Formats: sequence, structure tokens, C-alpha cells
Amino acid sequence: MSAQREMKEKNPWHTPVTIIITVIGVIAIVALVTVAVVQNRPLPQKYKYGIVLDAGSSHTALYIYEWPAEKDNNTGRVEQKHSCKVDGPGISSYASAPLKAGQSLRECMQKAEKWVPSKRHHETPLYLGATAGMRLLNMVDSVASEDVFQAVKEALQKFPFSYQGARILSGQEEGAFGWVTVNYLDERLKQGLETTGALDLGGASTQISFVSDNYDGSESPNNSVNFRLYGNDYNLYTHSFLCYGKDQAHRLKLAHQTQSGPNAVADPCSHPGYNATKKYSVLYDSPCVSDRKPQGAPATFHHTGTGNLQQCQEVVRNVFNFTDCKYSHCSFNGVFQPILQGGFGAFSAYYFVMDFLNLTDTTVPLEAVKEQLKAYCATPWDQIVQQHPKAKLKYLAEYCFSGTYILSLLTEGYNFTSVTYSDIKFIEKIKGSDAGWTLGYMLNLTNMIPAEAPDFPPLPHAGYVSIVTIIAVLIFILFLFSLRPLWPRCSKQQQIV
Ligand SMILES: Nc1nc2c(ncn2[C@@H]2O[C@H](COP(=O)(O)OP(=O)(O)OP(=O)(O)O)[C@@H](O)[C@H]2O)c(=O)[nH]1
Ligand SMILES: [Ca+2]
Repeated sequence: MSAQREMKEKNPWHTPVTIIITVIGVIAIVALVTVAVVQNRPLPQKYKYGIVLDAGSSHTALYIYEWPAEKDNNTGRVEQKHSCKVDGPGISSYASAPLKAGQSLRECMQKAEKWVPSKRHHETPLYLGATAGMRLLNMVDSVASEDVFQAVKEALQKFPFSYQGARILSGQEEGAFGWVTVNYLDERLKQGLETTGALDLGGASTQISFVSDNYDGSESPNNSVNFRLYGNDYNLYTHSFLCYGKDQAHRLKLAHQTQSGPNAVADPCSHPGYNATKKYSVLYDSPCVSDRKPQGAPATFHHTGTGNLQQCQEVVRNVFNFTDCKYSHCSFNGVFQPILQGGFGAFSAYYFVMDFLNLTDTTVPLEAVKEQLKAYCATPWDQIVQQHPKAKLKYLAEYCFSGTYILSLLTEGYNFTSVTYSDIKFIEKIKGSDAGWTLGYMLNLTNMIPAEAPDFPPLPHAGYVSIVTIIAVLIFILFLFSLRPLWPRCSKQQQIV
């Protein structure tokens, strides 16, 4: 009994000082690790929102974007939360009844009120950008264009969001912001990767934007846009062709066809058996074609289909001018274009049309694509209608033309070859967000893409906590080793002695 007590007395682990030191050591380690974990624990996520209305020539669409509140000025990923297609035509079609342009937006705006949490309404910026439809209206009737904007402004200001204005985007802005959107969503800008070009085909205009090593902006400064994003400089080539969206190009083609015989058009770009009576006043109601109206034209003309791809290609070629080029390289209509470089994302009508025609796979050789389109164009109209009972007749009647126009624009217009055709990807969305100019426009106006790369903490949170824990445990073990002379084995040795 007394030996036991003696041993206990000699065992330094049982001295009050070592017990206190050990307990304090353990508490210190636990406290240190707890602080490290708790301090950096992700806070409950709060979001911010932005709304952009894309007032296109054919229709208006509303997009709601969402991003984590604490990351809006550096690396936070902005995502599309919701989109709403406005019923009816684009706002430029309401030139004779501007109030209706404002009213048309109401339904989508009411939905936006529900999608954005009410406590965020007042701080949510709301933008409206109009593109080629309003550009054309502004050219022919600037008063009507102003009236439409006034009506739209009044309608939008009735909603509780932070209204930031409605304006016409320049073609350059439209092209450049489409490029920003595509590369932001692909995370190419943040990572400084080679960028993807952007091809947008609207109803009234079409844009091409890409970065080329051969282009420094000096040859045609109007086509140059400079960006500094995440610490990288980009010299972007961009061009917007007004009147070369698919609806206006269709008019250009028909206008050309009606020159030779104003009463009837036998159209190789329409299916055999297609037959419609069309009004000249409607066809020529656009500044893209108004100067070509044949003298003494009748009120209507017969539009029939013959469904012949090769002849359709010839007719489509007539809408481009390939003869004049005062630069080292041109696309068409005397417009400078540097040598194509890198991959391209083709969206909007490029996607709608190629998706409908089952031609989005660009690894299929161009010749095979043309064969497929040839067979489609030659299919009788009644068969086409039967096969697609749910499709809009207006769209259905034009897919043969649209497919032919797209191939012609890409290969003859922009100079893609049967080899570089596979550099194009027909896309609708990237990671859930629509490809288009709206996201890039909002990112720019809210300064959400920094010019310089943001600074990150040298270690991620998990790495930091692990290192703190390991170091604390090592210090504690070292401390225990420092008490080695007092360890029990020593006291046993003493006993033996
Ligand atoms: N097939 C098909 N065509 C569509 C669809 N949505 C729009 N289009 C057509 O595709 C063309 C381009 O549409 P958008 O990209 O919305 O054009 P937009 O923005 O109104 O016109 P821009 O102001 O020139 O950009 C137009 O001719 C539309 O009528 C669709 O869902 N399917
Ligand atoms: Ca558009």
C-alpha cells in the first residue's frame, strides 16, 4: 500500500502542475481549431439580382440573373435564374401604337416581381437594351422610336426595381457583349484561357466577334473593342451586319427575286407545293429593302416553292456583295475581317435553325450537311407540315432558306472552310444560362468583371484549418516530449535503483 502511494507520489503525471499544463494545452488546441473552423465557416448564402430585357427585332425576352451577394465584385459566378419570353412581336413593331409596347412587357415583369425576393426589389437593377429592330425604326422614324422608348420607360418604372434606362445598343456593343457572355460562362476570362468567338444570328442583324493574333485594331479601328478583364488585355474584332439577320436577309432575297418578275416568285428555297400570296407593302416595309421596290409593282405576288438547294444557294449568294474590298481581308459588303481563329459559339437563330434541322453536330463533314439540307429542301410542303404539326408555320416555311442562309453566311460570308467548320459549336445555353449579349451587358454595367485579377488567400479554407490543426498537435507533442525527463519510465528506473 505504502509502495503504491510512493509510486504515485513519484509519478510526475500525477503532479498538479503537469495535469494543469496538459489540460490547458488540450483546451488551447481545441480553442484554436474551433476558432479556425468557425471564423471561416461559410455564412448563410445571400443573393443579389439583376434584370435585363432583350428588346430584339422579332421579340422581347426578360432575363433574371442571380449571384452570391458577398462576391459580386470579383469572382462570384453570375447565373441565369429565370427567363420570360414576352408575348407578341418586338417593341419596334409597335411604332404606330407605342403604349402597347409598354403593355406587352407587363406579364413578364409581374413574373420577375415574384422571382426576385421582395426585400431585394429596390436594389435590383433593371435594364432594357434594344437591338436591330429599333435601330431600323430609329433610322426611318426617330420620333416613333422615341415614343416607343417613352412608353416602355413608363411601363418599366411602375415596377419596384431600380430602373437603369432603356436604350439602343450599337452593333459593336451587341457583338462584344455576346462575346463577353460566352467567355464568362465558360470561365475562359477568369482563367486567362484562349477565348471563343461569338456568332449571333438575330432577326434583323447578325454579329461576329473574335480575338485574332493577326488583328491589332489598326486596319479597321471601327471593328476593334479593347477590354482588360481579370488582368488580361483583349483586342476584340467585332462586326454587326444590319439587315443580315435571318428575317431581313429573307426580305433581301425575296426583294432580289421580285426584281425579275414582280407577279410571281418560284422560290428554290421553299418546299415544292408551297404556295402563298404575299403583299408588296409588307415585303418592302423595311429600310433594308425599301429602295428596291420595283416601279409599278402590283399589290401582291405569288410565292411558290421549287425546293432546290443548289439554286437556293445561288439566290442566297445574291444578298452578299463579294466584289469590293479595300482591306487585306474582307468578309462581305467590303467589311474588313481578320483571319478566323479558334473555336466559335453560334447561338440565337443559328441554334434554333440547325437544331430543328438536326444539323448541330459540326463533326459531320460540310458536304454531308449540305446533302441532308438538300433532301430537306426537296421534301414536299404538305409532308413537312404533316411531320411537324406543332411547329409555327412561319418558321416551318423558312427552315430551308434559313439553313441555306446560315451555311452561306458562315462559309462564303465569314470564310469558314470545310476544315474550320468543325470549330463552330451551335449552342443555346452554357451551364444553364442563355448565350446572348444580355449577361455581358449587365456584367459590364454593374462592373462585375474586374480589370485586374482578384487576390485570393494563399490557402483555401480547408487547407488552412488542416495546417493549423497539424501544427497545434505537433506543438503539443513537442511539449510532451519536453517533459520527457519527468515521464513514468524515469520514476520506475529510480524505483529499481
Ligand atoms: N425556329 C425558331 N425560330 C425562332 C425561335 N425564336 C426566335 N426565332 C426566330 O429566330 C430569329 C432570331 O431570333 P432572335 O435571336 O430572338 O432575334 P432578335 O433578337 O429578335 O433580333 P435582333 O434584334 O436582330 O437580334 C428570328 O427570325 C425569330 O423569329 C424559335 O424558338 N424557333
Ligand atoms: Ca438578338
